[in-house]
Amino acid sequence: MSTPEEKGKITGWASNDGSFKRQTSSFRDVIEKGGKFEPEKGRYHLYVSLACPWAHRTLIVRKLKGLEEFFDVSVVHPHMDDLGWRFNGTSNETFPAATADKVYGLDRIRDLYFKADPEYKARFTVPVIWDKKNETIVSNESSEIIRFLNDAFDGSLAKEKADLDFYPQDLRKEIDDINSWVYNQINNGVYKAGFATTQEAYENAVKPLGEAMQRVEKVLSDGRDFLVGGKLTEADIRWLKNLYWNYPAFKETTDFAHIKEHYYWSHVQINPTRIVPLGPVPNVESL
Ligand SMILES: N[C@@H](CCC(=O)N[C@@H](CS)C(=O)NCC(=O)O)C(=O)O
Repeated sequence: MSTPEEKGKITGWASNDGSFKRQTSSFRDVIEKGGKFEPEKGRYHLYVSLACPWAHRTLIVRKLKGLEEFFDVSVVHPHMDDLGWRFNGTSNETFPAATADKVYGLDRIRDLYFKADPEYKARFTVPVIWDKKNETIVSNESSEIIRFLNDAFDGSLAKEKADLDFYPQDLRKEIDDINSWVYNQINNGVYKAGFATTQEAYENAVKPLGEAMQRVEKVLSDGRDFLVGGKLTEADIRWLKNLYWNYPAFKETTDFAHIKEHYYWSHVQINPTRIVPLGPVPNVESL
């Protein structure tokens, strides 16, 4: 259960029964031809944390599709406090690979949300894809961002990149099925287990998490590299861990220093001393 001081605070993660509750994302537009947000080179900007697994998906798709030239990225500092994510340079603190806000030089992600909607009342999450033309947020929902990045810019891409389709028509049903249990039990499951504040809430999350890990293990046990269809799809991008070693788009967008620093420093309800462990060296063991 969250303590009275934590209630209503940005760092009070659990609800009264001790279970972690994820908010529904508020900005749900898409970049698409003929739509409100046209796919134009240089018009958009992506805000991420390198510690955030949801934001990580968007970086992977950006790299896989060769979209680096189409929109730039700002990376928040791994320390998150009562006012949420901040950028490098705020309070004179910097961290390798974090950046300033490259569009406006703002101090915090919350400033961006208020720029888009002065009445905004929900959480200030990353990823955010920002429209510099209308000065607003297109989307703050990673699963939808990776869906539209999959084809929005295809008209301007080299054939080799345009042909990459991570959500192909013939595999959609299978991908949707996998996404649904991977989301509930793994992607969000680790938060439900890790941020639980009662034994019961923790066990209710950690058991399905273990079951889902076994399920992934079983699917991959025939030696396949990818979850469905014999090729890389959105299901792998959302699950992602097994591809780390062999795919530059996964490996080069993974930053263990940010991941470790963020989770050990920012979540004082779990680690009140804020001690960030050294190592491991190497970062992760090879397969
Ligand atoms: N549904 C969102 C979730 C994003 C999310 O929860 N991001 C976390 C970091 S991993 C965040 O920014 N949390 C800040 C907060 O909740 O205050 C998505 O998938 O894009």
